[in-house]
Amino acid sequence: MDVDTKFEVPVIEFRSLDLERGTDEWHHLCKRVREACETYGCFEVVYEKISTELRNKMFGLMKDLVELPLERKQKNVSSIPYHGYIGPGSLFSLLYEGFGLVDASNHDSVKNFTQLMWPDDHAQFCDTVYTMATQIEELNKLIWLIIIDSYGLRGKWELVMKHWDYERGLHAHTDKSISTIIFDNQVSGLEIEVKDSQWIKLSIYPSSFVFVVGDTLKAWSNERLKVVNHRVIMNGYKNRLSIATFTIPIEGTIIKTPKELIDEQHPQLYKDFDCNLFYLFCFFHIKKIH
Ligand SMILES: O=C(O)CCC(=O)C(=O)O
Ligand SMILES: [Fe+2]
Repeated sequence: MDVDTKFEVPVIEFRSLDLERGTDEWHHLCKRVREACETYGCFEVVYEKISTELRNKMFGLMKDLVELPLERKQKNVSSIPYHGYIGPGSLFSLLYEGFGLVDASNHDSVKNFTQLMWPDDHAQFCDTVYTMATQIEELNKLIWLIIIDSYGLRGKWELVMKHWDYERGLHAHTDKSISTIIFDNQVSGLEIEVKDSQWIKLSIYPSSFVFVVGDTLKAWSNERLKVVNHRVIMNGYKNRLSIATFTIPIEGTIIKTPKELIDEQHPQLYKDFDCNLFYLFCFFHIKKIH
């Protein structure tokens, strides 16, 4: 499979002067984000508001997490498949190791996770993960608002971010979430599929994040927004650390395509569906891939 290096994922800078809702700059930004999501299903966001210091601190602490004894890491369990600790070889690849942290923008939930991993406490881990999660949540909500405004759907869609995970080293897939924001420690590996079997590797700027449209958002938009197949391919000796924050709505949320997105050229493609039932179905039907 080739990697087409000429193809480039849109890079969109979120400058503070563009972020005032209703201005010409805002509308221009809405247009670019919508085009990127409709064409590629993802884009790179340059967003200086989340500082490089915070990112570096976060990846330093992730190393502490990865280096914990296995018995400790295995304490991170979840009743939902693949939402707790995933050891190397237990999922898709020998290189993959993942930690699920549900509800990371809730301080108590991060504290519980921290105490499980470091019974003697690790306040710096807890505070840094919580700060990062709340800032990512803000960025994610901003992107949703931009998408909503880009379709003229002002005030139509409120979703509460509930869930974030971080994982590493993966087979080709689309995300089930509404959307995902990914960032890494500058060791590249994330690839997206641009045409059948043509993959390109993303090199993300140090202050960028990749916003990826998930299956739920694609369904909500009546397939106006695209999802992109992506994977992680590792070569070389450096460890890649990445954080993927998945957003899913609160329990009981029904995904319903707004009537404004349905017309003769775009007949309704999805029945209304309960998001959590959809996720449960997907997670209980993941096949182990080697
Ligand atoms: O590690 C990455 O860069 C991508 C992670 C990812 O795609 C996922 O966890 O769904
Ligand atoms: Fe993914």
